[in-house]
Amino acid sequence: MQRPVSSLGLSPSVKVKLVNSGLQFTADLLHLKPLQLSKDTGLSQQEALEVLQAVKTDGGGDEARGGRVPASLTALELLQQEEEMRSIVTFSSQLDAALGGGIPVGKSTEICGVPGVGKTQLCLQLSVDVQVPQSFGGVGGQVIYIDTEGSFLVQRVIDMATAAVKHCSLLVEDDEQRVAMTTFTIENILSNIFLVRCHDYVELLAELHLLPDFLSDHPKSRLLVIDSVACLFRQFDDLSLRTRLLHSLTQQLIAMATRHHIAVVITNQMTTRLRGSHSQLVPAFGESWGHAPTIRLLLQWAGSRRMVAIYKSPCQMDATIQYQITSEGFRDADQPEQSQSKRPRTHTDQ
Ligand SMILES: Nc1ncnc2c1ncn2[C@@H]1O[C@H](COP(=O)(O)OP(=O)(O)OP(=O)(O)O)[C@@H](O)[C@H]1O
Repeated sequence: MQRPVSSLGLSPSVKVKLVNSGLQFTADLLHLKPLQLSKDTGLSQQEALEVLQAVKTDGGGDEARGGRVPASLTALELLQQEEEMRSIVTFSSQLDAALGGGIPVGKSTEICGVPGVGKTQLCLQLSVDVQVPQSFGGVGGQVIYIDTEGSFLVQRVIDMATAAVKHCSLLVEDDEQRVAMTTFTIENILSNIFLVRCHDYVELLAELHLLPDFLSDHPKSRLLVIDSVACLFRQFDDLSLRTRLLHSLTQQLIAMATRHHIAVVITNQMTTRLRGSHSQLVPAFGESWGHAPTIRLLLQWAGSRRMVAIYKSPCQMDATIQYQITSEGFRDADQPEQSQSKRPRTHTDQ
């Protein structure tokens, strides 16, 4: 069992430094040497020694050696973990195909793009998509939605949920799906989205600090959205502090994605990079931040068409797909609205 470092008998300032460095659990500290811990966290060597001593006394070391926290995985456990880590199938078959099945659970995905291109729309859509019942090929999960810009629109979620419920109801073929539809309702979709409003990065870090406990209490959580990370970190004058905070944030998110089997989806803005006399629009926060997410999507305009470019993915690189935002949500560009289509695409059509 993992114990949060917050439960150790340490001073609050030491705990904050540990958490801000992405070290949230005693298991994260087990294999660290005092010097390394001091370097990674900014703690003095004496404080680092005290931390490691506290972990040992707490039983963390015994857990690792005694087998309560496995130091390694068997191949069978790995297979089981991979089976649990399914993808969130979206209502855009082309995006799913390009991503090898959808937005992966257990990994982080960054959605970049200029204002108004559709980043929030895609996040809202994913918040509905992740709830599609398993009998329809979905994940049937809950959502934690961190809204930093006040752009979460409940009416828009209702529109998307209405379309999703209608879509699934037209596909019902057996009793399992019939039963699933009794709980796949607009009301339940809304009550499965836990919305948090964060106004600055301190609130965000505090929220992320509390999140592991929330995720343990809500084991059906499969999606964490942060829309957007850009506005919280843009105003920093101290770029080195910003880099450190962003580094710590990415470490926490990656750890959370794998430990709690959730898809982490973050939105980011674009910024102008000057190269000689040329300027180029690139995702904000530089290249080291860009290495962190497993998948990086760039939503962009090509004239009046909306395109999503896959910047980074384990499956396919440099793919570009055209999409549209309709009254029903985020869709393939050539997909007719439900009211006009004869047979909706099933969530198992891959
Ligand atoms: N009901 C709807 N029907 C059709 N299109 C819609 C609907 N609601 C929103 N849109 C489209 O979505 C766009 C806004 O997208 P969104 O808010 O996701 O942008 P964003 O990339 O998150 O922008 P920002 O960075 O400013 O937050 C609108 O310009 C509009 O074109």
